[in-house]
Amino acid sequence: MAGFCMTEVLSPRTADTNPSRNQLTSTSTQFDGPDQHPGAGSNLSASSESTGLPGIFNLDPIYRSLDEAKHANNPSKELVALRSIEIVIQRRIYDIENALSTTPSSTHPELGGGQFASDEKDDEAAATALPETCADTPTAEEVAQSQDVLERVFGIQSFRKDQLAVIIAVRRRKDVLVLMPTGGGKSLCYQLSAVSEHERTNGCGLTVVVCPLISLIDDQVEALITKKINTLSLTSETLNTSPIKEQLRYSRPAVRKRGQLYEALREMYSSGCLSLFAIDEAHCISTCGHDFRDAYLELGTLRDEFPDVPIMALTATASPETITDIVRRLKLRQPLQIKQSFNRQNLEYSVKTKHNQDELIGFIKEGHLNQPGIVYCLGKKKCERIAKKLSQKGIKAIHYHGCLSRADKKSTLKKWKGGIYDVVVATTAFGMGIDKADATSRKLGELGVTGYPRIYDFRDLKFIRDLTPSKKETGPQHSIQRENAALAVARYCEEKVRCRRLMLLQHFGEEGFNKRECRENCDNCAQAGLIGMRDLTNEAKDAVTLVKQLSASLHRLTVLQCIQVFCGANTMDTRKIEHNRSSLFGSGKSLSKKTAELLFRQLLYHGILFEEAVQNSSYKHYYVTKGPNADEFLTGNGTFYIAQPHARQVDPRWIAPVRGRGERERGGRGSCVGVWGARPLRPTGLCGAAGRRGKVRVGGKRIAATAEPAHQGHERSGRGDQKQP
Ligand SMILES: Nc1ncnc2c1ncn2[C@@H]1O[C@H](COP(=O)(O)OP(=O)(O)OP(=O)(O)O)[C@@H](O)[C@H]1O
Repeated sequence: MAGFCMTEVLSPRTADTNPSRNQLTSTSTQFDGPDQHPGAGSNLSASSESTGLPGIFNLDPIYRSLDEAKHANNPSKELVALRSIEIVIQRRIYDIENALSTTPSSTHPELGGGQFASDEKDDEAAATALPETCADTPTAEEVAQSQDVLERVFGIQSFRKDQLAVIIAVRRRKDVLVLMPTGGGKSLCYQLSAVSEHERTNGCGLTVVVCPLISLIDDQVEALITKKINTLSLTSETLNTSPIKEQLRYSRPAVRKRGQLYEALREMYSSGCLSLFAIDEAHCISTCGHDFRDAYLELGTLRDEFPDVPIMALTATASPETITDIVRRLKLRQPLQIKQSFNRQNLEYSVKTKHNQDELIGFIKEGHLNQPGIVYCLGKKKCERIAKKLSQKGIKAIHYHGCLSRADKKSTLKKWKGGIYDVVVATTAFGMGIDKADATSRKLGELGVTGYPRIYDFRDLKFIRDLTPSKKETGPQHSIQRENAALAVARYCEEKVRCRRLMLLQHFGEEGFNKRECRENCDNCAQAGLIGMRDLTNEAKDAVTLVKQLSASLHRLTVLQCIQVFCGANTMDTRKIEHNRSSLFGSGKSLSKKTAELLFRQLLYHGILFEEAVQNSSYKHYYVTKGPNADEFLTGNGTFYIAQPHARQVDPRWIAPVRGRGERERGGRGSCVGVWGARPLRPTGLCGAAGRRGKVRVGGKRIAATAEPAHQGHERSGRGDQKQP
């Protein structure tokens, strides 16, 4: 396999003319001599034979070219030479690593991905979906031409990481899957490819870009027109415009007159003028419950209709499963995968529990007044309500959601970008591809909002669960997926111990992150000394037994009703159905209501309890039953801890002792549940009882610590990253 990946540019120091340093082992060279220096159209391609037996790769001619460029004071030529050296070295490193590897791997170390899992139903598609993780080494001519377009058309001096690799792959008509963070420069990859291909085909090549949002399309079209790039937003009205002269046409995935569009594209295809399909926000094809999913699913036909046209799929948020889905559904053929880290050093991750709306107002007024930000809400009405409330409190806020007219969306975006409004209160319809450098807040995948913290209320789980399912995902498999995804969000929000950065990276399949690198840039790492682990094993067992008993007696109870029985509440409900006669009635009364609720939620997250959805005529009700881990938990000798901020928050050296069973709790302040100071607190630092035993065990086996994300409801790992208070 050929190898090529762009990383950082080598420093000029590397360009030593000492021949002994210039010889890299390689299988062969096609660099033919001193006259063929980069920039003169020479072929720098290294051989793609992978014999594992190194030959000599002579870099002398490239270094000579570099020297010439330096003497001639020609920075462009110098850059081309440096890039060529970089590419050759990267390529060679990859070849050597591959040769040394005992098990053949198609995964480039930088790309971090693996073989795509095949789907039983679609083995054939999966087979064609095996990734090619490194493109062929580009020729100097390819590098120089791309560099020329970058400077001449886009006014940018140098490529960012991986951009050139993507562009070269498209030039060679390969499919590409680009995972780059928001603002990483994805759009430039297809925009520059579009211009290059248009020029190379003497003005006939067209790139079709699929974007989910009109506002995003308008934004990009406007920006491209100022760069004098001929661009059109493809609507039903513009479909008939012929002949097509643009370099780029933007389209939404759902085109009303799809037949007509395909007719126009087919004509171009037969005359060889269709250069590229770029599918932006490609994760929409996979994400459960996504508004655009159905429309994106239709894009699978592009490959059938236009088999020779390369497809570039781009996204900033995709877990390994989503990547598999994208490749399979778009029918990508051995795509070059570019996968950059999801770790955003410059972002802070935090989740705050929502108590009332005023907290949001306080948050903005205290630290973020007159700063641009986005507040995400789950519903359209809620956006309107909160924007109004913020405005009444003197914050320049405006709402944005899918029901606004195109003109309103455009004007809202413009006003926010122009600083007329500071805060946009929006559904997830807003934010994809928004290019605003100073924005305080950005949505991060499915799991959070940064800049502004994610503000969480457990009741939100109901909304997340109930998000309208896509027509194509109503089967039982999807409801399990949906439930798992909803619980993952809830678990993430309620987690008090694990590093949020680590959790997000793991969600996106990125292993090997050391949480020390978070540098306290998430609320959990920052508050590390303030959290105690509390042994609630006995209470947890009582709660699970209670649920088992109640569900066996054919009474369908919600979690809240169970908590009432557990806490011994004397309510109409408990009296009416005589739950107050249960032997476990009130077995959790030593706990405060908040702690009892937290306990039940954690039992749900760990698959020890389960909520079954029952659809009535208009509502979905959730009834609690025992979960898949319940029996093992009840019969085993494992312990169950929950993480709570301990009472002496002011002094992180103190750790609250774990309370014994039956000891009455004496209330709490804010999110600090329970005062644990009944016994003298000891300045034990990390040696508290919780510190010694701070793991959750089921059946004597260590499973995830409290609030640690479960794996399909069956967590069983003693991960090293677990916080030890
Ligand atoms: N090589 C580069 N050098 C300097 N600036 C660049 C480069 N590539 C892109 N940019 C700029 O970075 C900003 C973000 O780029 P772009 O919109 O392409 O990112 P993106 O990955 O598509 O973001 P999003 O995920 O939000 O759609 C833009 O202002 C763009 O002009």
